[in-house]
Amino acid sequence: MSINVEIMALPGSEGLELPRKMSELASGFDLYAAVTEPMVLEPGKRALVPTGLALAMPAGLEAQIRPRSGLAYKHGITCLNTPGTIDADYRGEIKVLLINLGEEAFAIDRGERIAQMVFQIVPEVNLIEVQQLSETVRGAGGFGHTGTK
Ligand SMILES: O=c1ccn([C@H]2C[C@H](O)[C@@H](COP(=O)(O)OP(=O)(O)OP(=O)(O)O)O2)c(=O)[nH]1
Ligand SMILES: [Mg+2]
Repeated sequence: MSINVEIMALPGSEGLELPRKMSELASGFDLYAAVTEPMVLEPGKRALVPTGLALAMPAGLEAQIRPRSGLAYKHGITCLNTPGTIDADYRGEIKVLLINLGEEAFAIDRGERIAQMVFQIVPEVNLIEVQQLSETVRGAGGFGHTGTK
């Protein structure tokens, strides 16, 4: 399936590439930091990192902002609100909320790949209020009720 999504490079993104997939069948488009100066993230601190991009996607689509496993594994850098939700009607700049869960300060340089954006189909759902729910074998069992751990 192929869907067109409009993307706009905002002032401040000059010289940066548009997001792209790093391999043919990659799920995510890598996002680049549009910081003007290197942004230093001390251990335990969080920061909203600009991408210099805005989208217009059709109804029924969302974009998820997800961490990059390499940054997470090597440096403890992840998205605090993962997966971040970009609504189809949002026209503002896409920002990435990073947190440093590592032990060392991490410098985010301009043009660095900080996260990835995955598009998902969101069905239109109508919530129907009822007084009783249909029965299932699981019932209200959850939170590990099928095992001891
Ligand atoms: O990682 C993110 C998450 C969100 N957004 C933008 C796009 C999204 O459509 C909007 C609102 O996000 P969300 O619904 O997660 O935040 P909220 O706290 O519920 O804010 P709002 O009241 O504006 O919906 O913020 C980003 O740029 N990056
Ligand atoms: Mg919201």
